[in-house]
Amino acid sequence: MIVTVTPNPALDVTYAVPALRPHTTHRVDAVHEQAGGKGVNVARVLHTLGRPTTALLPLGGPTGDVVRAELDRSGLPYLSVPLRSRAATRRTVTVVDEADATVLNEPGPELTAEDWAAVLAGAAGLLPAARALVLSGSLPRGLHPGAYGDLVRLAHRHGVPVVLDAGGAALTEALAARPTLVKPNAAELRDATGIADPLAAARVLADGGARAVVASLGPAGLLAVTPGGAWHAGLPEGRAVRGGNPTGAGDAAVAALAAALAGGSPWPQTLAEAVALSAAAVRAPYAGHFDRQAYLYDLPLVRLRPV
Ligand SMILES: O=P(O)(O)OC[C@@]1(O)O[C@H](CO)[C@@H](O)[C@@H]1O
Repeated sequence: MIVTVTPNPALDVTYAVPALRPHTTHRVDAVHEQAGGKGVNVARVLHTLGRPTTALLPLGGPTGDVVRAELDRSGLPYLSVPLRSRAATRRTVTVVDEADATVLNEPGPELTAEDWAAVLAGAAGLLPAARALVLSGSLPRGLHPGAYGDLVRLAHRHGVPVVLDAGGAALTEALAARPTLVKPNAAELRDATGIADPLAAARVLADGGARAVVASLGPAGLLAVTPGGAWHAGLPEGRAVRGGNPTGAGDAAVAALAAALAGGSPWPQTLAEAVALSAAAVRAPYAGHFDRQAYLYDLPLVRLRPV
């Protein structure tokens, strides 16, 4: 089983409009609501792939109830930790138009030390049956920036590899605990290191404590610095997806990386899976979903180049 932890989950709302124009009124063509937050999206992709998974997430208030109800309907295995304050789980809004997606993320409720202890206890209960642990998304207010480090150390005690997908202090503070793999995007990589060149920045994160760094570079693919070598992996120009809904593409890549860590796949195959799944997610209308046919079509097309 792969356990995902989403400390700051959300009710993900996706609006479709023909063209987003700031400072004007829009009539929304279609509204979609589902349980979200990065770790929930990762678990949803794994579940669709038929990989055993459990999403661990704190939930509170009326929005938390809506998230819980959607998870029940979708059949995604989860363990929710009720927030003692009953503060409401946040909403995250993605506006998709013909060109791209625009994301508005609420900060979410504050977690108390007791809430976080309950999340750690939930993780400790799941880890004995876990083959990988995924830690994804922003940390909620009230938590110390080293909170992910607590979970990394807990996973190490159970001999479980950890994938961390976060930015800012949540990423840099967790490095000391030596996560197995970190997956920053290009902006997070630059922010964490102050270095513009992604390869040089990834090497700095690896030197800083991450055993492997896989940076997602949008349509340009993935850049990996691992103990087994460093590669760029991407689709040929004709198959690289532009437009669509890129929200959740990184989560699909994390799902592939976690599945590979859990199964012990070699790096080249792992990176090909991550590129193809990530591109297939851009072709799906909502985060946490992917176009299965595109995934299977693209998988053998992924090009790997040592860097
Ligand atoms: O605020 P965070 O936790 O960094 O990101 C939250 C979020 O924008 O990321 C997902 C896409 O990756 C969305 O489903 C989700 O709501």
